[in-house]
Amino acid sequence: MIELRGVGHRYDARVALHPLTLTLTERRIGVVGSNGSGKSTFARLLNGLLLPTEGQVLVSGLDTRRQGREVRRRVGFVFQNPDHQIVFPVVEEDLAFGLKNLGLSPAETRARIDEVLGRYDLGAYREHPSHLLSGGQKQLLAISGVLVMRPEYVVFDEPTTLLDLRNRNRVMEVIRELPQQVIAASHDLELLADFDRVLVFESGRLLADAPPAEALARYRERMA
Ligand SMILES: Nc1ncnc2c1ncn2[C@@H]1O[C@H](COP(=O)(O)OP(=O)(O)OP(=O)(O)O)[C@@H](O)[C@H]1O
Repeated sequence: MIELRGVGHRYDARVALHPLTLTLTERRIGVVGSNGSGKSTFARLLNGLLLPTEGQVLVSGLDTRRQGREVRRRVGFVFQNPDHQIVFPVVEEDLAFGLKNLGLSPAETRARIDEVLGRYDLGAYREHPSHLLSGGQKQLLAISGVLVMRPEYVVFDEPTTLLDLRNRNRVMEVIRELPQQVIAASHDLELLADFDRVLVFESGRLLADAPPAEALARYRERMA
């Protein structure tokens, strides 16, 4: 469970998120809103990438401000652009990088890497240069790099925006199948249509917090 207690965020004088209190328990939670409404700010607060300028974010009871490292271990974060996430020149090295800090045996490291490569059809690309993968494969590699860490929660910031239709459908399916609690900020309303709960932001305030049919209808109405 992720809890926000009076959480607000400002960048210098600009308020990006007005204080809000929320408890996130549903398995798949979508976050939608116009450009600049505060979605990315909200997403980044959930794993301590950003610290709130007001209030407290608690992840399984851990405070992102005081227990940042433990929080980041539990909350995986998938960026919109996989090029910002993939740091090593070879696929396997990229996946092994985060695992090094977990103190796993070489056999366990290998098993985890094999598992994600198999699951996302990247097995033939183990020794492939990461930057030569297609956009869709890069997104799957970025997601794999998060999942090998076995996080309890996965936060996505615009996971489908840069993808063609086939890859977008694939990523939608990947998200649908994840056993973890997922929080996804997106402009892709279809992605969020079968989520359990959708938060609609407008100018840094929560405009709606409801099941997708109701929340997305409210959003469409505001955007009309
Ligand atoms: N690093 C920053 N420094 C200053 N202002 C920022 C910074 N990041 C975001 N902002 C401002 O905070 C507000 C919320 O931005 P945020 O990126 O959270 O919105 P968003 O809903 O994710 O937008 P988009 O859909 O365009 O990605 C905007 O007014 C934005 O200009």
